[in-house]
Amino acid sequence: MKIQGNWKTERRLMSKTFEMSFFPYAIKKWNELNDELRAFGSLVMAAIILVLAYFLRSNDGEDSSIPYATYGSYPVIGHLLSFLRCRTKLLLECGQQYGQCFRIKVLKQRFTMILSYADWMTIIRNQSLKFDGIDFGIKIFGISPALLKFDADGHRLYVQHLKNRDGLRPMVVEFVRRTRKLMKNEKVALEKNGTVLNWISSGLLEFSHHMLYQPSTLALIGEIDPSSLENDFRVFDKSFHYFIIPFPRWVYSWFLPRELKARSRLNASWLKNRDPPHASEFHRDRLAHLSNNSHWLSNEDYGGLLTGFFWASLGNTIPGVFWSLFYILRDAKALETIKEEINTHLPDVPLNADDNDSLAEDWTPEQLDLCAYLESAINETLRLVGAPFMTRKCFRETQIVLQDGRTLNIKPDETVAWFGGASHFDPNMFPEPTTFVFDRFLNKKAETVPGFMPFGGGKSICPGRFFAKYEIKTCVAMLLRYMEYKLEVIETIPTQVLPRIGVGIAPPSRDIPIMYRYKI
Ligand code: HEM
Repeated sequence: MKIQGNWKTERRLMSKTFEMSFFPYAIKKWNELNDELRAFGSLVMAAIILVLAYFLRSNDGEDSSIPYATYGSYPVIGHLLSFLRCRTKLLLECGQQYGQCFRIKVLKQRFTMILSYADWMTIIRNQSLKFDGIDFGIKIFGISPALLKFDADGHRLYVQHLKNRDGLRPMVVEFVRRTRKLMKNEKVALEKNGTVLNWISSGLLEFSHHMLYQPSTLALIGEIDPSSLENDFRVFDKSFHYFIIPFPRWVYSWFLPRELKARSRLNASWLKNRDPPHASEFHRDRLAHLSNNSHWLSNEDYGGLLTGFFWASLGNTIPGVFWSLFYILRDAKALETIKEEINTHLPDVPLNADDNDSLAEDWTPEQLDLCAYLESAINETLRLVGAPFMTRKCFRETQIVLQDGRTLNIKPDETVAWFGGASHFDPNMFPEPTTFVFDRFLNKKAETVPGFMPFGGGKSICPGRFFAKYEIKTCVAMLLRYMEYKLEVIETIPTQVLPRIGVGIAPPSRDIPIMYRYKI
């Protein structure tokens, strides 16, 4: 007995030692592999999971008046692969097979999908279904559930500064000033070294990043050093879409260690400079609000909240600038009309070295508002590329009568979701839905156009939507006003980064070469 006991203990110890040394070793080795080997390894693992999964059948769809979509679904992982591969294709194909309401599953997370805009309006008006943003916050930015309490006050500040015209005005003016300053400095430097007439080669997406990243960050957050965060922003942003998938934690540590480190560095950076000079009033109030709550708010939550806002302010707007430029520049009629409008309404303040930047309030929100064709073209672009996947969580048993007469029974904790792409491409709402019609939204209040929801809707609608549109307008107008450019003839529209569709505006899967130089 004694001997056997010792042997058992020894075996337990050996196995424990093996676990303790093997797993950290394996993870370390995994992280040292290059991207190709890691991709191959991931594929092998995915294949093993699928083979295992084949033997485990799921019972989805039983006892439900709303069908479970078997299209694109695999046992155990549900629609994970199809969801990552191309959300638009999956949801629109399911819509054709199962109607405007069906169920899908991504790993353990179940969604009751609503494709009808009218049904979604009923959902977002129902008090039993609420936006559960904190779920995303925990996963994506590493914040804790305690922040639920904080959220309500945060919304008050959104309304005061980002939705209210008087609150918004100084931020827009500052953004225009910062953008102009960036361009002026660049032009002056080129003049100094005698290369101002040379063409600068870039990609249109890279150019959009360049025009927006620094001016937007400085205008909103104040004088931090945006370039010190730029690489981490890019790394985190590139894989952002994986963070909204309900993967278990270890998946992120194994497969996205670089992104996790970038996120940690971003989170930590806000703690070093808690009161940046020249921050927008919105950001100052937000920081004050955070400090007032510092007795219970951890450093991780503080950092996570600020990274969340930082990403939200740039992650969709940079692709928004790209796609707006892309669609406007390749449409001769749109381009001509918008150029004329810009020349009429936006004063031509030259980019000269001797300008006094602090006096410049050259393009005001009121002047930008007069550019109605540009506004319409941007809305039309957002219709084509903005397809948010919005969710509401059910808090008490609810019944919804759908437009097609079916009754949807929703249980507590169930998640109902809507996909913007479904109505943005509905020909009954937007005739010729795949065509860029630059004046489609002319003199229409975008917020009231049925089915148009690139910024989400209801209480959780994007609070930065007005600022974002002023930013996009400014970038397009600055290029047309102050630069010459050469763009290759773009016959085919680049696809969007497919797994990113649904997060807001997915960037293109490849950049488009552009050459530009400053007008003299
Ligand atoms: C074209 C650019 C943008 C697009 C397409 C966009 C889209 C969205 C969407 C779809 C949501 C989620 C809405 C929902 O689930 O109902 C959202 C949330 C949010 N956006 Fe934007 N956004 C953009 C620009 C901005 C900018 C410039 C800012 C900041 C100035 C911003 C700040 C936020 C914040 C803070 C949230 C979270 C709101 C909450 O806590 O409920 N966004 N955005």
